[in-house]
Amino acid sequence: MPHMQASDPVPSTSIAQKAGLLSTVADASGAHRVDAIRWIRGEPIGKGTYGRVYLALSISTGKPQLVAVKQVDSPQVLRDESDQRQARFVHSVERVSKLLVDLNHPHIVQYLGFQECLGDYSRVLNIFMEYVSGSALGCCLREKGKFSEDVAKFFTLQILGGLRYLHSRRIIYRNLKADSVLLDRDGNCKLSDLEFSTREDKINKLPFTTVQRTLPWMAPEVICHQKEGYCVKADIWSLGCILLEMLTGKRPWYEDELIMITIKMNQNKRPPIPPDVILSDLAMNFQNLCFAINPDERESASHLERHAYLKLSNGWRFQGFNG
Ligand SMILES: Nc1ncnc2c1ncn2[C@@H]1O[C@H](COP(=O)(O)OP(=O)(O)OP(=O)(O)O)[C@@H](O)[C@H]1O
Repeated sequence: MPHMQASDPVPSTSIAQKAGLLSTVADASGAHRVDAIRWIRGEPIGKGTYGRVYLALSISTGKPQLVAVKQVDSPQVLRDESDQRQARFVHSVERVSKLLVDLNHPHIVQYLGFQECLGDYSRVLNIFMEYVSGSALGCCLREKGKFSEDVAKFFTLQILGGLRYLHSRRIIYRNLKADSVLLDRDGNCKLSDLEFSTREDKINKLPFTTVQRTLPWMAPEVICHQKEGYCVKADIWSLGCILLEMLTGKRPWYEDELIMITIKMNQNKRPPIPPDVILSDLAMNFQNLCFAINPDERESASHLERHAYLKLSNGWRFQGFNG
């Protein structure tokens, strides 16, 4: 068992309640009551743009449960750009916290609750999630290079399952990139990092830091029309990018800096296929459906899931990245 220590600082119920950030539990009468989450912090397991992720033991219910906790500083005074960046993230979480805990799908990381805690000098937002015991798909690609075609198809099918679920609720993920897909040891994919997802009818501007991080995977309409004019089909472009990355071992727009990517997108170009990679006709057809410049001509997740290209070889089972 990894090292654990009591969680600090103290949960600030009033703040969290005000922000709607405590987990709500339905009691026998069906009424929703607010519950403080009791937990013990373990070792760090990752670091993102906005916070650190720790392994933790949730002791709120009878049986202790291993969970992941993303801890994000929530600045009270906006002194510099970094404070503003953090504040925008916390605001975004407040906007979608209810939507995230309501999601329930095998290929989406389960959000378990939110808690804002008051320390002596700071406030910290804790985001409790299902723990996924593996690493990010982006990490595996950087370590191992490209995947075998069956592995790429297997992961694509799972990501599409998660997207179909989100899209059926008119939720746009917006932040889909290889680093946002977590893999467990059996090759199960879970979409994580959903704090910037949004309902189609409530699109707001994405923070610059997130756009910078995700830009190579982003659909042209998201970059060109920051506030409106895009829909769930934006995620299908990102999925096409991840598939291309798995088949080639190179990130989308692998030759270009961010500014050049933006210019090329404005010229209606799509991520190039490296010259040493030859894709089958079926693979090309699948890519064309993901990279249609007009989102109305881009295929939906449910149609793509049934595309002939994604049919796995007979009897194939996941046995590692090159199997
Ligand atoms: N639920 C989880 N279970 C296990 N590990 C996780 C979980 N969530 C995140 N991690 C680990 O923590 C790392 C950081 O996650 P985080 O969501 O903060 O940032 P990110 O996805 O790398 O990108 P960004 O910088 O865009 O936020 C991940 O790469 C992953 O290794």
